Amino acid sequence: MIEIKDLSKSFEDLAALKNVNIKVNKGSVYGLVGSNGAGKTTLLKTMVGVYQGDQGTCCIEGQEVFENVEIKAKIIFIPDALYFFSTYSVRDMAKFYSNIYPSWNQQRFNKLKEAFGIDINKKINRLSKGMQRQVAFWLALSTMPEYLILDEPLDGLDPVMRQKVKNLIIQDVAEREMTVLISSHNLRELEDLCDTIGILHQGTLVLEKELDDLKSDVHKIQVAFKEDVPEQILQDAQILYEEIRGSVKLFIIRGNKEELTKQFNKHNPMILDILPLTLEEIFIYEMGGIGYAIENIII
Ligand SMILES: Nc1ncnc2c1ncn2[C@@H]1O[C@H](COP(=O)(O)OP(=O)(O)OP(=O)(O)O)[C@@H](O)[C@H]1O
Repeated sequence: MIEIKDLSKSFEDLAALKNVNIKVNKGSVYGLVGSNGAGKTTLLKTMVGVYQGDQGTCCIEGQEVFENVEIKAKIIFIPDALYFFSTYSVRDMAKFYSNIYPSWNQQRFNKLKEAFGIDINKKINRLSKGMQRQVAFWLALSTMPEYLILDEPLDGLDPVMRQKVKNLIIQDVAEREMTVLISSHNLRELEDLCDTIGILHQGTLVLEKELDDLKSDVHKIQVAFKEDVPEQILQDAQILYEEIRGSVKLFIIRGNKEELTKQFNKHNPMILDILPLTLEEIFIYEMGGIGYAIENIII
């Protein structure tokens, strides 16, 4: 389990993280979103022990990560800007990884060769950006990490490869309870992978929820009545957003679906559609509800 408690980190007079608390359970996939400069990379780098926090704790399996060789051997971090030794081929890099990660699995590496289809004798720095990212995943997954920490992981991969990599991650989570934390601007991508989502805003974690709770909690309702919408519904419901579209009213409402359906049906609507929201829509309305500017958070 990853457990971050009251973590703060500043760069000179800039507070990049302010009292952040996050818990990622074993075998779960946590998605971290936030606008540019929100502190995501700083959080990830502190989590994997590249940075030391100024205050608070950052523990994996109950032990501080910073300068902890034993814990670091269980973690793989794929940063947004990849780094490989300039003269190394894929084969050389695999040898390097096998020397530093006790859990390196050569059989897995050989098997994944089919998935990635890259010549292992090629110098990594001569490969395209997307191919280099494939190599990063290939090496990472061959170490059989217990904790996989990813910063903008799928950027630069083509759609087929994106899906392949997602499937490989899901497979490792399902088969051996790998714990994953992903920072991304792409909520559509996170929706397929994550069970919990956290939003970081100006160094503070402003929202954290399980995806299932988020999805079962908020609904898009299109409704039309002969006359105006009955006042009683408006008083009782927790409305995050409303809009008039001709004779149809659109509401984004928080609440239990069956309960809401019952409430609306009591007043004999001419039209009543209760539609699911995408994760992107949920966050727009949730964040709107608590007063944060959302425009930069989601692409
Ligand atoms: N090494 C550093 N030295 C000084 N300031 C830094 C350093 N790293 C990050 N910062 C500052 O800390 C803040 C958080 O940066 P960080 O890279 O963590 O944000 P982010 O959420 O990952 O942003 P993005 O989505 O743009 O990648 C920013 O204001 C950034 O300028």
